[in-house]
Amino acid sequence: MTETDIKKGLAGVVVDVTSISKVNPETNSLLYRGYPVQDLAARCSFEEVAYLLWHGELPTEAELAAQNDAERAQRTLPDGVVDVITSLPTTCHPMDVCRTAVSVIGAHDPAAEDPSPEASLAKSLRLFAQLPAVVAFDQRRRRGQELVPPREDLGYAENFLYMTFGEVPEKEVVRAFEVSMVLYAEHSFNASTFTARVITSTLADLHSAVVGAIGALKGPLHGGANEAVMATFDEIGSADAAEAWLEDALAHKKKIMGFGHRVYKNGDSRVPTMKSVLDDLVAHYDRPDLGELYTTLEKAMGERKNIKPNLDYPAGPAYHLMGFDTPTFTPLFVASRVTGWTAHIMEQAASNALIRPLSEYVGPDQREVPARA
Ligand SMILES: CC(=O)SCCNC(=O)CCNC(=O)[C@H](O)C(C)(C)COP(=O)(O)OP(=O)(O)OC[C@H]1O[C@@H](n2cnc3c(N)ncnc32)[C@H](O)[C@@H]1OP(=O)(O)O
Ligand SMILES: O=C([O-])CC(=O)C(=O)O
Repeated sequence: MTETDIKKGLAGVVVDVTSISKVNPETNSLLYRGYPVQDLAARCSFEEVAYLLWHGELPTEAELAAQNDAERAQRTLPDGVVDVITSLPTTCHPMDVCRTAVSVIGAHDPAAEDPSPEASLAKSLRLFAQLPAVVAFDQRRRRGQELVPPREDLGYAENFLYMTFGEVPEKEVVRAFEVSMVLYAEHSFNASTFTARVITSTLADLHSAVVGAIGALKGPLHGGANEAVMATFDEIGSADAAEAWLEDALAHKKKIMGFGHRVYKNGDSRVPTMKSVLDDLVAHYDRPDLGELYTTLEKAMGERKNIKPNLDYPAGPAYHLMGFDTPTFTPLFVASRVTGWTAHIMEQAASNALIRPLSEYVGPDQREVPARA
């Protein structure tokens, strides 16, 4: 093996099989368990998609009702989790709160150390049920607002928005949010999912794997890009400043957040669906200025670098229009992706091999430790 044989960043390396999702850059498609993601986004609730990712099939009415009952009954955060979140400084990033909250939820979980498939599924559902309360409560406390307890009469998306804003917004907004949750749910061996699988491969517990995945998602080259897109929009200000801003950023060798992808080189399969949701929100909130800035930067980036947007590009401004604070955007990604992560954790556990690659040593040759005085 020489250094030239090494695939830096594991680019192009196939490390295992999965039956959870298929990312196909040639056909620009993404399938969850065989179903095109844009069809799932159009026809299914996020709860149905979660069931599909975990079980491999869409639920029957009775199966969905049973999952919904269990999810709705577990939405309230244990007091110990609320206390820990409350004790964290509001200067820390909301992703730190998410990471810490999952760790504390794990510490409170009676089945934390039970690796059986039944217990893993139950823990996955509990995290799915409780992460919205974590994300919503954290945004509220930073605004000096009280915690809003969950409502069992509302679906996942409605309840998430209700706990965040204290009221259920209009149907279009709920639907836009739900579509974003479906699109963010799963994407094969991305960095955070791979992290979760590495941790699971040591036979560590499910919560440890999710905590690690949250850490990997935080970075701006991965999930952190959705909030970085909004920071970029704020910095640019308006469409007429976009081209000059881009020239300057590229001249300074900056990465433009929300553009490019390790696997898709010809456009992200999820972008058309999320862009259409963003268009609806732009119309709903009467913010054509944001739509123009989006289009102008996308066009300029295409002309200058021929690099296309990824899902984070439309998702960032969409979450902004819905009323979320920018640092809350990546935690929203966590609340969705926990479904894909836990599906992968269960798949890895069911067919495990310790993940431990090799490295080519390029340090000093063997040498003697000098005598110490
Ligand atoms: C949901 C998600 O996680 S999607 C990804 C979200 N991340 C982002 O949006 C961050 C911005 N994008 C990027 O940094 C990259 O496109 C990545 C990390 C996503 C993919 O990176 P890689 O597959 O390693 O591509 P790589 O970095 O090799 O890029 C190839 C070339 O395109 C350039 N390029 C890629 N993306 C960008 C970008 N966003 N801005 C400017 N240039 C870019 C690189 O500089 C490189 O140019 P070079 O050959 O002249 O050095
Ligand atoms: O697949 C990737 O590398 C990143 C991504 O789009 C995702 O995780 O949704």
